[in-house]
Amino acid sequence: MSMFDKEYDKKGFDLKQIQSPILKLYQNAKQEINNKSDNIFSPSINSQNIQSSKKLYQHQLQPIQLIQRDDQKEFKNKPQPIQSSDRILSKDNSKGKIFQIQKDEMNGFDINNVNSNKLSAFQSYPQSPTQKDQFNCRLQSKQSEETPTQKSQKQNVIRFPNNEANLFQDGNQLQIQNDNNKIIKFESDQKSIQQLQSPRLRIKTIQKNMKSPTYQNLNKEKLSSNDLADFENLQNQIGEKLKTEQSKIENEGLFQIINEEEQISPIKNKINKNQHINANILEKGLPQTPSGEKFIQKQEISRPSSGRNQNFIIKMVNNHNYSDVNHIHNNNLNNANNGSNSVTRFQSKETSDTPKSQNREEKPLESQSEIKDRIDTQNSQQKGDSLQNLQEEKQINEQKQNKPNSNQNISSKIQSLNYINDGRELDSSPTEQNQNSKIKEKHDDKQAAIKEQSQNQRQESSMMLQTASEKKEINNLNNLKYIIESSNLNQNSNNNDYLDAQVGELIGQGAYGRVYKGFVKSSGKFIAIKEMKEEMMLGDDAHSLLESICKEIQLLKQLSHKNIVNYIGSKKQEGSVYIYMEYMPGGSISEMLKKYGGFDEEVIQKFVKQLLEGLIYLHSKGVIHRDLKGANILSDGQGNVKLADFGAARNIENILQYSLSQSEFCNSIKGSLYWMAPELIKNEKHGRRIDVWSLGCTVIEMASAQHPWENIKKFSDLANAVIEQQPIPIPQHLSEECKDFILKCCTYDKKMRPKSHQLFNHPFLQKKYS
Ligand SMILES: Nc1ncnc2c1ncn2[C@@H]1O[C@H](COP(=O)(O)OP(=O)(O)OP(=O)(O)O)[C@@H](O)[C@H]1O
Repeated sequence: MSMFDKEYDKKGFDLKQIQSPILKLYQNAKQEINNKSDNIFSPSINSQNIQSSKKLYQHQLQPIQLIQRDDQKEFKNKPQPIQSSDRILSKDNSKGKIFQIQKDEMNGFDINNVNSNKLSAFQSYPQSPTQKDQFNCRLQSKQSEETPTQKSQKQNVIRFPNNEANLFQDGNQLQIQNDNNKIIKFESDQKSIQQLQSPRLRIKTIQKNMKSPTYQNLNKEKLSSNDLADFENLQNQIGEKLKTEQSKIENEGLFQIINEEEQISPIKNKINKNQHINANILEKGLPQTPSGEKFIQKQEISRPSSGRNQNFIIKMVNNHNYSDVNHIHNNNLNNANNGSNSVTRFQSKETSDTPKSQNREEKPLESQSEIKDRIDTQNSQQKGDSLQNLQEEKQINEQKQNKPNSNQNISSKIQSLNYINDGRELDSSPTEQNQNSKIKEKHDDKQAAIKEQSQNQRQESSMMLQTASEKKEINNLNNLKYIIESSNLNQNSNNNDYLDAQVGELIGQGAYGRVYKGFVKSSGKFIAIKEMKEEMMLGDDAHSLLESICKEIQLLKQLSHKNIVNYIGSKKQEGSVYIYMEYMPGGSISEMLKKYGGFDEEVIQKFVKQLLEGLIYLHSKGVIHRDLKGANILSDGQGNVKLADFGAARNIENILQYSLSQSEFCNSIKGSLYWMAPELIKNEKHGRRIDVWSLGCTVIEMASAQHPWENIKKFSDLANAVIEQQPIPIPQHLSEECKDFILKCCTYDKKMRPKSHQLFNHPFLQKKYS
C-alpha cells in the first residue's frame, strides 16, 4: 500500500474499488472541486490562490495537491526537462477542465510516492472515473509556477506525449506501464536509478480487458484523432511499439516485457502456435550513458516457431545497460550485448500452451555479476578440482555398473536430492517434490547428464572456456556428486545407533515439540532428540505432515557443515516424529541473551561470520532457512554457533495450520515475525535473501537482547511498519560498520539486498577490535 492509498484510505475511499492512486487523486480532486466551488479555483488563479489552496488541501491531499484551472488550449512547446517542483496538468477532455498537480513537496517523497506522483499525469489517461473522461497530460515547467496564466502556459507547458524520451533526464525518467491497473515504475531520483542498474526482464501479459493504455482498451470512437495520435506518439516515444491491429491483440492479448529485477515468468497465457508476438521493453529510468546516448528505444520479441524450445529473438536497439537482460534469458555470460541493434537468441524452455509449463516455477534470475558471484562461490565450495570430479564420476559410474543395490540407493538419493540441487529457490517442500512424478523425469535427466558429462571429461577440464550456463549445470552436477559422496560417507560412518539412544532430560521446548538430551551408548555421544507429537496438531493431515517432516529430515541430514546443526536422522513412531540431531550444549543464543544480556560487538562479529558461513553453505545447496533468529542459533559453549531448524522450517506454514490452539499459533508466529523479511510478511514471492534480512534482525537481537522492532507489540503495527518501509530500529551504541551491516541486510528492496556470500566482505566483518 502506498502512501497514497493510506491518505485516501483515511478519507474513506474504498481501496478495492479504486485501485489506482491516480484515480483516487482524480476523484478527490473532483470531490474537492464540487465542495469548494469557485472561490479557490477561480479561472484567474494567482500565486496567492495557489498558496491558499495548498493550505486547504494539505491535510487531505498530501503530498499532492490538485488545483483546478480553467480550460486550456493545445500547447505545443519545445520539450524541456522537468524539475522536481514542476507541475503536471491533466486535462479532462470531456469536461474541459485541467487539473494541475503541484509537486513542490516532491523532494521529501519516497520513491513510491514519486512514482505515483509523476506517473499520475499519464496514468490518469485511461484510469479516469468514467470511460468518457479521457485525459491528456501536460507538464508545466517550474518557471511558470507563479504565473499560471494561459499565456505563460503556452510558453511553458509541454505536450506530454509529444516529448522526446530524453526529456526525462535529471532524475525525471519516465516509465509507463499499467500492470493490473497498478503503476509499475517511474523512477525519479538517483536512488532509484541505482536500483535499476541490474535490470531484469519480466514478461507480462496485459489482460485483454484490462483498463490499460493499450489499444484494445482505448476506445477509439471516444477519442479525437489528436488524442489517438498522441497516444501513438507516446508509445513510440517510450520505446513501446504496440500492435496496431486491434484484432490480433484481442485474440491473444498483448505481451509486454517489463524490465524489472524479478523473475522471468513464463509466458503464461495461451499463444497460438506461430503467432508473432510483439513485446516491448518499457523505459525504466535507466541512467543516460556517459556519452549521452539514449536509453533503450525498442525491443521486440518475435516467436517464429512453435513447440518446445522455441527460439525467441530479442532485438535490442541502443541497449545500454541491458546486457543483463540477455544473460538472464540465455544465462550465457559470453553473450554480452553492448552494441546497438544486436540480436540475441534465447531459448524458452516453456511451451506456453501446455499446462505443465504454465505451472512451472521459474528460477529467480540473476544478473551477470550475481551469476558470476554465485559460480565463484560454488566453485570455491566444490570439494575438489576437476581431477577429483573425474574420480567422483568414475566412482559413481562404477557404483552404477557394479552395484545394483547401491545404484538403487544412489538413484533414490539423487531423486530425493533433486530439490537441493536443481539450484532453484525452494518454494515447495521436497516431500511434495518427491511425490511428484516429475522427479523421476528429473532424475533420469540428471543421470543422463552425469553420463554425458562423464563422456566429456576432457572437455570439462577446460571449464574456463565454457559458457556460464554450462558452468552452472556442471556446478550443479558437482554439487550433486558432492552430496552423494558425503551421503555415502555418512552412510559408511553412520549406522542407526542413534535410534537406540537413551532419552535423557528435557532441554527445551519449542512451539512444535520438546527437545531431549539423548545418549548413544554404543558411541558414547550425546545427541539432541526433538519430539513432535501428532496429537499436538490439529487437522486431518497432521499425520502426513509429520511424515513429510520425517522424510525431509532424511534429506536434510545429507547436509553437513561446521556452522549448521547437523541432522542425524528421524523416526516416526506411534503418532510422533523424533528428530535426531547434533547436541549443542550451549543452548540457543536467545537463551544466552536472556540470561546474560546483549553481546559485545566483537562477539557479534564473530558469531555473524560463523552464521554467514552456515548460511552460505545452505544457500549454495538451495536450502532456505526461513526461520533464522536467536532461538534457532545454538552454541557449542566454546564460542561457536550453528544454525538450527533450517529447512524444516519450510513446513512452518503448514505446521501453523495444525497448531494446537490459536494461542499457540500466535506464540509461534510471534516468535518469528519480528525477524521475518518484508516479502514474507507480505506473502510475496521470496527467495534466499529472506534469510539475509533475518540475519540483520538477529544482529539487532544480539546487540540489544531484544527482538527486532522492539517497540512494536502488535502484528498489525509491524505489518504497517513493513508496508510503509519504516527503517528498522538499530541499537545506537553499535559502530557505524555494524549499523551499516544491519542496514544492508534489512534492505526492503529484496533485489537490492545483498546475497549471503556478498556480505562476507562487508567492513563490519573485516573490522579489527582491540
Ligand atoms: N540440537 C540441540 N542441542 C541442544 N539444545 C537444543 C537443540 N535443539 C533445540 N535445543 C533446545 O531446545 C529448545 C527448543 O528448541 P525448538 O527447536 O523446539 O524450539 P525453538 O527453536 O526454541 O522455537 P520454535 O519452536 O519457535 O522454533 C531450544 O531453545 C534449545 O534450548
